[in-house]
Amino acid sequence: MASISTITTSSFLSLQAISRPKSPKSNPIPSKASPRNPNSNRNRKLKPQKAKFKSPPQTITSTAGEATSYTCLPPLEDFTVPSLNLGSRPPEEIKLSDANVVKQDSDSESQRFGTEDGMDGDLRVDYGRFEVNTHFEEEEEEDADYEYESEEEEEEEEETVNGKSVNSYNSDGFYEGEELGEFADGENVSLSDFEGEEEGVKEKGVPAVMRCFDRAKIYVKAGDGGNGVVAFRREKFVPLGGPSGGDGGRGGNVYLEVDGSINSLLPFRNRVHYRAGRGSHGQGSCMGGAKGEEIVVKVPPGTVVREAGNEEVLLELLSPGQRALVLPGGRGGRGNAAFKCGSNKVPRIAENGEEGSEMWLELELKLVADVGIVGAPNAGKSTLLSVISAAQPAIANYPFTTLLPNLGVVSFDYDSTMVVADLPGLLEGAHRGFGLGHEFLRHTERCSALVHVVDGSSQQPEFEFDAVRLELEMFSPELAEKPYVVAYNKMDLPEAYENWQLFKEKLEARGIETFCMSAVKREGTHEVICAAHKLLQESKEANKGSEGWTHPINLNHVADMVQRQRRAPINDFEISYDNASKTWQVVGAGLQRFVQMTNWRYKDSDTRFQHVLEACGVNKSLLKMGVKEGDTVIVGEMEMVWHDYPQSSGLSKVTKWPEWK
Ligand SMILES: Nc1nc2c(ncn2[C@@H]2O[C@H](COP(=O)(O)OP(=O)(O)OP(=O)(O)O)[C@@H](O)[C@H]2O)c(=O)[nH]1
Ligand SMILES: [Mg+2]
Repeated sequence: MASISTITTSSFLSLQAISRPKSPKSNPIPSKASPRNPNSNRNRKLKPQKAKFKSPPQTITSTAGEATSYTCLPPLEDFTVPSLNLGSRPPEEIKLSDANVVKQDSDSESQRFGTEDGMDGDLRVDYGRFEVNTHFEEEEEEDADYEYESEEEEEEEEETVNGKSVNSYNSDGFYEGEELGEFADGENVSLSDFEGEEEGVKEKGVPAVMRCFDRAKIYVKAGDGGNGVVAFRREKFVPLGGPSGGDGGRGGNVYLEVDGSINSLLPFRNRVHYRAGRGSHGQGSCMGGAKGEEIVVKVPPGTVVREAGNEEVLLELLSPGQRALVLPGGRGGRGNAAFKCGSNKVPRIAENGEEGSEMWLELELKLVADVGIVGAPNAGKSTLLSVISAAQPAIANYPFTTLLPNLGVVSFDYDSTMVVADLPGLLEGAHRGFGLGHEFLRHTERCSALVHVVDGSSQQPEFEFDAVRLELEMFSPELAEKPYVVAYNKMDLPEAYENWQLFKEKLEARGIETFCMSAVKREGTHEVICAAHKLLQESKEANKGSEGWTHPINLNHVADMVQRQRRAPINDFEISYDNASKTWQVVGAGLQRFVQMTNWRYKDSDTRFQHVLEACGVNKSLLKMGVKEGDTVIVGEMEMVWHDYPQSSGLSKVTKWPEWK
């Protein structure tokens, strides 16, 4: 027997045919055998959720003062908002109109508020579907003050909310399989429910069904390559036809594509796993396998993509039509025809198809809006959006009518448009989980300006204003620094009208410019939106110099990165030794891929494997580090035993193998 030092070329690893799970360390690219994601739980089932999402009930009060609840659109004549207590002014009734045009009579024009500079309140934009009719009913003045705030009405509203079953998902978007009792108990939607809670304690938070729409976690897997095959040409009059095993087909790629018609990540609750198809196996007569089916995951514009558990942003998908290759499909294994060479004319070897990479991706939706409307619940944010754009958000007199942000496009006469987002209301303590608004503040991060709507009819408008500003600051100081316009709303109500001067003076003393408006009457909204537009223009001007393509132009860079990791050089490996188990562990992405693609069923695979280990220096390194007869060596998934063989064993006979790729 030759000593270890003299047997370099003849020492080899004898295969034990024991397949081991891949060590997580040795697998920089997630692969099939990598440890299961701790968050996945096969026992959990995604249940169909159809018909469980109902839009919040529209509670509309008739002019007679009686509350009526509708779960669908009421008859046209019933579609009125409550009469408003106008003090000395007559109440107005707002009716649904077929026409998409604003009609304002001269009376309402004369009652315009807060137009010190004499600007015309009519924006001449598409104002949605409300038509203002003024009529005088002096005797109704007393009743006019928000009938829907009466106890009866509140009960009515609660009833319509109660009994609503909501699918529950954990923070990873998995279905919990139970119906939440939160709505039924009235614990999550009502402002008053948070009042009694202790400071600093996040009691129950927001139902997951509302919380997760703009965040999703999905699993994507590229298709595995098809296997190559060993075949030989058998044909009459063609003696020694030679190898004819075809290559396997490439696995399907995984793409992310921006679809302009999607506006939330809700679809990812129904489906979490996206797997591209695997390539077909090769066939005889040198026939290659078909490519695997590609998968295109559609995401809404403004989706930010990260790898799960990693803060680094992989992709920002903004405009519809953008398509990013995220995971390339695995390479098809080569058939034996590819291994034919002068020194091996009858190769009995074929490769397995390369496993497709897999990844857990975290998607986050950040709306692409120019201006964000923020404010306390029930301040009139949605009403403002409905007035300035053609959007038709739900409007009702209870907090958190808006559960998800709404977008509207405001188009000005001079062919200029801006996208405005109406966000759910913000409460004091929102950063501790109260209410909904905080969940959605990230959408304002992309806005260039904010419109802060203050409910003028609230008891302390200034306090409300400060509380919301504080929440903005708590969320992000950068957000709080964005230019904003303060819109003091509900000027048609006497209490708001009375408080306006004081509010204005206080804010102006702090150097904050304020506007007043009555969104419901479309008065003063023009000034507000013009001011916001001006801020937007200014911010665009300011950013002109620094403007650039902030997100990567090459949207396939994620796939390139995955490919780079996967195609790591085979001679790039590390060897570690565990004294207790006398085991050598050879770790390297390239080696691992090689082991995975080696098809051990074929005779020549073993020879080639030994050859590659020799060629890439694994054997040499092991010997250098003192491997001994009988030691266990683990390479990738394979567990082998080291044997010292005499030089004459014949293993060194060199067969030429095609280049590893
Ligand atoms: N009187 C009066 N009522 C208004 C005005 N603007 C809005 N409202 C009413 O205030 C209530 C709340 O309006 P929304 O637009 O739903 O308020 P919001 O800020 O979007 O509320 P959330 O989405 O729940 O945060 C509705 O009943 C509106 O009709 C206004 O200018 N005057
Ligand atoms: Mg709203």
